[in-house]
Amino acid sequence: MAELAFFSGTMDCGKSTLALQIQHNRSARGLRGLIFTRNDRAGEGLLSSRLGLVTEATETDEAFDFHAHLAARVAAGVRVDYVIADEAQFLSPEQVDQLACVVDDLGVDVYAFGITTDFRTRLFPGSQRLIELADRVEVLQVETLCWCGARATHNARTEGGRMVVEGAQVVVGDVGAADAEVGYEVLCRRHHRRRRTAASASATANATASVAPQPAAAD
Ligand SMILES: Nc1ncnc2c1ncn2[C@@H]1O[C@H](COP(=O)(O)OP(=O)(O)O)[C@@H](O)[C@H]1O
Ligand SMILES: Cc1cn([C@H]2C[C@H](O)[C@@H](COP(=O)(O)O)O2)c(=O)[nH]c1=O
Repeated sequence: MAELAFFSGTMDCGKSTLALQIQHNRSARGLRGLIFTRNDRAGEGLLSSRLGLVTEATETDEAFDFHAHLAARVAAGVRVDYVIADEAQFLSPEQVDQLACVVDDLGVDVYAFGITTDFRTRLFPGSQRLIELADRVEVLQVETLCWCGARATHNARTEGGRMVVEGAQVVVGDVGAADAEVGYEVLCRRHHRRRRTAASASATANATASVAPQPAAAD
């Protein structure tokens, strides 16, 4: 039976890599898939992984109808065994419902990949709908780590290096770009709540070290 699976995790946990691996393994066995994405950092119409792999994909927008698109393909005699939808957090709830119809009405497997929560720790509407509808929700096994060493569970946004908790929900960007106008950093919940990024923790540690009493000189 076809299924709707949602693979989720923080930014940088390997979701796009897994999407590319699923695509590779299935196509290697002669299965036919369609790949969709939205707002990939590498550019329009691309699905990219930080490991360096990239593939072409159909760029979707708010008006895109997954069910109509797939139904037209199938009616035209195109074989479609599976669908990959990356950056699925950017889909609307209606588009996630369309993906569920693709599974149930057309018998096509749908594998969706995305982050669950935004920089304010709020669910993206598309991710919320995927959690509500998916046959299975898989949290990726590769742990991303907070600067403190704990498992990272949340995504922080930085502007000019400082963590922010207000702004537009969607701003394309990357981790490891702390000095960028807009960057992201994965944190554990404790440090997300305290707004402690790696840079702010390091600044505090340096300031503390500079005022600490110096050890007495040895005789
Ligand atoms: N230079 C590297 N060497 C080994 N693994 C890397 C390297 N760069 C990135 N990765 C791996 O790639 C993961 C990010 O994969 P990616 O598919 O781009 O993530 P996501 O789509 O979840 O944001 C990292 O968590 C890390 O495991
Ligand atoms: C937390 C958060 C992220 N985004 C954007 C930033 C990236 O372009 C993508 C996530 O991509 P990844 O492959 O999972 O690293 O989402 C956003 O727009 N808003 C947010 O709050």
